[in-house]
Order: sequence, then C-alpha cells, then structure tokens
Amino acid sequence: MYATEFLDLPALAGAGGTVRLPGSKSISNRVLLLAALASGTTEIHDLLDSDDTRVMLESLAQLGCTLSRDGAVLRIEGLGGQVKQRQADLFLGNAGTAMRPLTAALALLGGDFQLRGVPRMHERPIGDLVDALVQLGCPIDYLGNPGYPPLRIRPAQVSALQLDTPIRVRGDVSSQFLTALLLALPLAAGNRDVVIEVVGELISKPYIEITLNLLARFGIQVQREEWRRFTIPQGSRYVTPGRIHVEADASSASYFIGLGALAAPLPGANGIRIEGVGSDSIQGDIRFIDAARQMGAQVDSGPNWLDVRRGAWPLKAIDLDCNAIPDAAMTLAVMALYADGPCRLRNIASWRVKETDRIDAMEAELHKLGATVESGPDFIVVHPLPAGQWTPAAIHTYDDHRVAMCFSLAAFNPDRRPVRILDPKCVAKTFPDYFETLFSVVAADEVPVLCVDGPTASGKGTLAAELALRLGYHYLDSGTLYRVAGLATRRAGLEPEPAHEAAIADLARALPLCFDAGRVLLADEDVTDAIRTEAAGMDASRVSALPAVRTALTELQHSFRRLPGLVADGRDMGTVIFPDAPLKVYLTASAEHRAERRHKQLISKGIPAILADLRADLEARDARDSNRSVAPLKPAQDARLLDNSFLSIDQSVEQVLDWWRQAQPFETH
Ligand SMILES: Nc1ncnc2c1ncn2[C@@H]1O[C@H](COP(=O)(O)OP(=O)(O)OP(=O)(O)O)[C@@H](O)[C@H]1O
Ligand SMILES: Nc1ccn([C@H]2C[C@H](O)[C@@H](COP(=O)(O)O)O2)c(=O)n1
Repeated sequence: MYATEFLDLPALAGAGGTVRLPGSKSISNRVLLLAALASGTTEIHDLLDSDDTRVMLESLAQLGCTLSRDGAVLRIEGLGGQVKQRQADLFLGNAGTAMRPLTAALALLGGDFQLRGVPRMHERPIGDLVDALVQLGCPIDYLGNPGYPPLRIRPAQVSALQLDTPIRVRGDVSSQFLTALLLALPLAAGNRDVVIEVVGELISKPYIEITLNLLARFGIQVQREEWRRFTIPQGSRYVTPGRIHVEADASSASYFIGLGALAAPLPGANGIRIEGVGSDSIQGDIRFIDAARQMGAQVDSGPNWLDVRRGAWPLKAIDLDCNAIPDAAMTLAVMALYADGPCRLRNIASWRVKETDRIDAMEAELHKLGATVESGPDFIVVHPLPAGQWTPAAIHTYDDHRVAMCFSLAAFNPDRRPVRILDPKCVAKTFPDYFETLFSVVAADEVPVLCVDGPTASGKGTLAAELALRLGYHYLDSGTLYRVAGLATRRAGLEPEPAHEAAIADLARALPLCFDAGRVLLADEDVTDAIRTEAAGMDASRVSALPAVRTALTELQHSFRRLPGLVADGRDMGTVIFPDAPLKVYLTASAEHRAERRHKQLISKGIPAILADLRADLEARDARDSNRSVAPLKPAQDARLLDNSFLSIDQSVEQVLDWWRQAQPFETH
C-alpha cells in the first residue's frame, strides 16, 4: 500500500495482463457477522483483508468470538446467538457494512454496547434503522447528533419485542438498513414469523440479493414479496455452512473493466483478464459489465473470470439509471471523459451519504481535470474532455477509496498529463494493494526518475532512500551493483583490474543478485555487510572503471525503472543511465565533512576507523571515479547542485522535494 502524502501517476499509455482481485467487502462483512451469529465453526476462504473487515473482526473478537487464521483461511467459532461479552465499546471506522448490521444484531443480543466510528461515520445517517429497532422495543440512544452514530445500545428483552406487527424500515436512503434487519432478526424468529416491510422505494436492490443469498447459505430462507415485504419464518436458526468462499469484489473489478475498455492494448496482451469474479457472481456490481458494454467495451465472461478489451473508441455516451450499481457507477463518471458525448448517471442519491458526498466530490475533482460537469440531488452529467483540454490535477480523495481508485483512469488522457492522487492510502478501506495491482498491468511511455549523483559519503543513499519513501517510488542504489561485482570478482580469485575486464564483465552480467527487505543476497548468501567495507568500496570503484563492466550492468539498472517512478543514486545516473530524468541532483559535501560522517557511521557500527585514513581513501576513490574514461563522476549539465556540508538530512530531503514539486505540473487547490 502507498502510505505517502500523494502518489503521482505518470501519463499511462496502455494496459494488458491478468489481475486477481481481493475479496468482496459486502460479502466479507456479511459472512463474518453470520458466522459469528451461527453455532459451530465457519471456515472462510479468501476473506477481504482491509480496513473495513478489520474493524468488523476486531469487534467480533471484543464480543467474545474466537478467530484463528491459517494462511488465506479464517476460522470463526460462532457465538450461537449469544454474546460472551455483554458490554463493549466498538470502534467501526468508516465501515457502513459493520456499523449498520452490528447495530441491529447487538440491539437484539442484549447487552450494553457503544458503537462509534471516524468523524465521517458520525455524519452518515442511521436514524431509519434505529427507528425500526426502537419501534421493536430495543433501547438505543444517540450519543451525538440524533439520527447518527455514535450510539449506545442498552439491553432488550427478546421476549418483550413487538413482533406482532411488521417492522417498518425506510428503503430509500440506504439499503444497509434493511440488510441489517434481515441479518439480525432471525435472532428473534424462534417462536414466530418476523415480517419486515420497506417504506418508500428500495434502492440498491442487488445488495439485498447478496444478503438474502448469504442468509440462505447460513440456513435462513427469507420469503420475499416484491421488494416490499420480507418474512423470516418462525424457527429460523443460523446454521454454519462449514466452509464458505468469498468471491472477488465486483466493485473493485469496475476499475479494471474500465481500464480494459479505455486503454490501448499492450503488444502481446489481449486486454485485461480479471480473476476471482465473473458471470456467477452474486454481487450486484457485476452488472457494471452491462454499462461498460453499453459504452463500447468488449467483455467476455466465465463463472469466475472476465476478459475486457477496448471495443468502440471513443467510448459511447450513456444515459443510465445507476441505482443498482451505485458504487461501481463512480467508475463510469471517469470513463465518461473518454466518451463521444455527455454521459448522464441517474438515480444516485445514495452517493450523497457514502464515505463522502460523492456527487459533490466527483464534480469537484472532474472539474479539476478540466471537465464540464453538471449535477443535481440524484444525478451527475459528465461531458467528454477532448484532447488539448486536460489539466494536470491533484485529486483530493476525501478519505474515499473509490474516488482514489476511479480517478486513476484519468491517467490515460490523450494530453499525457500526469494525475496526482492525494492520500492514496484511503484505498485500504477495500483494496489496500490497488495501485500495485494497477501498475502490474499498465505501461507508461515515460516512468519518472529522480537522480542523485555525487561523491562517496555525501549522503546520496540516505537522501535517495528517503525521497523514494516519500514519493512511493522504487529505489536503485547503483553503487551496490558495483560493490557486488567487486565482491564476485574477488570470490572468483580475480584482481579488479583491466587485465580481467572481459571475465569481470561476464560475472557482472550474470550476477545472481536479489534484494530482499533491505538485504542484498548473492546466490542466496546475505552479503549486505560484506559489500559495505571500505575495501569493498575500493574494489567497486576499480571494477566500475572498466567499460565492459559498466555496459554489463546497464540493462539491470534500466530494469529498476518501473511504475510509479524511481529514485536512483550513484555516479552516472543523470549523465549516462537516465539522461532524460526530469530532476537530477548532484550532491556534495566537503571532504572533511564526508570523512567525519563516514567515520561516525563506521564507529557506530563498531568498526574501528581512523579519520585521516578515511579521508585519504575517499579522496582517492573520488579521484578514480572522476577521472576514469567512461561515465566519470560529474554533475549532469542540467543537474541541481546541492552542497549539504551544513544541512541536516531533513533539510536536504525537503530541498530536493521542493525541486521535485517545482518540476511537476500540478496545481494543488
Ligand atoms: N546531510 C547530512 N548531514 C549529516 N550526515 C549525513 C547527511 N546525509 C547523510 N549523512 C550521514 O552520512 C553517512 C553517509 O551517508 P550515505 O551512506 O548515505 O552516503 P553515500 O553518498 O550514499 O555513500 P556511498 O557513496 O559511499 O555509498 C551516513 O551515516 C548518513 O547518515
Ligand atoms: N552509478 C555508479 C555507482 C557506483 N559506482 C562505483 C564508484 C563507487 O566508488 C563504487 C561504490 O559506490 P557507492 O556504493 O559508494 O555509491 O561504485 C559507479 O561507478 N557508478
């Protein structure tokens, strides 16, 4: 996951390949609650691991559920309709799929519970559900604003519940209220039928279908009359299915369906294959494929896979009732930028009470890209954005995972503008590895590189590693490659000198090198410390002066240039290896400061060192590195010079980040 302040997506040029998506959030949290309410052990396969499922799991554990993990399998010992802990203070983050169903279940289980979440959760309505539960006889108090969490649930007597008349609940604000009642009320159906009636037009019906489907898997056969009346038969009892599999998230699939529809195919790949969800899906958002087809995508499907390719191009404009696919429909709003006319997405009032007011959010952010957008209480119209009119934008994500994910599709714009996603870690709600997955199937014409070159002990490695962390970029410490080549040379019994140039180059070309969690492995041997000695540095400097060795290591260095970007440090990053890098920094410090730093560094590791010797060694190394015939150490013509003799590490980092920001075209509004 990218836990950076922002993530810059360079202009993307094409897509192709296979993705396997994480489990469905809606299914995961329903299954967790049902497994907890049932008697016996449920084995859940491929459960989503994300913020929203984590808060549900933590709550169930607090209530006394025993949970155990075995790889991708989670086992839950069900509570059999009882909670072990009758008092608990539960934090549910911003997970509506946890807050609503747990409210209903805990109201019926009897106990003293407080349910709270993040500030946005306290702005998301729950009054209609609470009204229905209070009408039943469950005592629930608002601890903040009436109609919204946080809540306090006090013990109710199941025998005293008012079950003679149907329980009435509104269906036109959030279908989660009905889902919550359907999941919980089997607890009260021991001696009588329990009837729920929906008031108003029920929205997001496919989510109710998921609920009914999963209830049936846990032994509860709800009788449905239209979408107005639901009867839980007398004697209903949760029965664990023993083993249950969570299919991949159909809403998450929408980004990759959109990607296949709008991205030019990569050579050798036949569009995008999505694994884990397909035509057999019980999720309503699978119908997103119909919308994508209407826009021109070619979609083939099997029971648990989808193949998506670009069909009509530009995409075709649509005018669509999106009530059944509210979450996935956000993806359509970004696809609309590539359509042949304005796209109208209707019946999406529920967007206003989701993680953020999604209608306002989408309008504001699409606007930043340069698009013309109109909106109303329950619709949005997005006009296509022609070439020449795209603006590089920093997309505010409102702590809303879907805003972050759908706007990644804007990086395919014809003007080749990069897109900045602010607070990219918000995707952790449902798809923590979204951007990593995206980068595995897309290509950019130009992956940005930030180069840091300079003499030894100037602090290049320290600076470059921190920059990579802050930007979410890959990191190449090119000196390591020469150090390992030097070590391999010694191990082969060779002197690092021109007489052995061809043999050393052969060794360098075939180095069995692997980087693993900050360690450097050479043919499975950890050589991290062995290559850091002063002698190893000197050997590295000597092999690096051999032209054939430099050529042998060029391809390996280029292979580090991967999405979303690279920070590379060395001697010739800006001059030879990545001459097109948008920012090159030449980092220096006086020999005196560098020798002192190295001295401190070695002493802190318990390695004895003499300051004067170190200074002499580093000056000798600088002289060799600067005077060799190929790729000598020198600033690139367009490099920014930074002497950090009197700067702290933080000051150097901030200075370079400042230059980096200046080199980017984003305006942060
Ligand atoms: N601006 C700075 N101020 C003080 N100390 C620094 C600064 N930058 C780096 N250092 C310290 O200097 C030492 C050497 O830094 P580092 O290893 O990053 O240098 P380098 O240029 O990558 O060296 P080499 O080329 O030999 O690999 C480290 O102990 C580091 O913490
Ligand atoms: N791009 C590079 C990186 C390193 N070298 C050589 C020269 C250095 O003295 C030696 C070790 O590098 P360090 O780990 O100290 O950065 O490797 C080079 O020629 N080109």
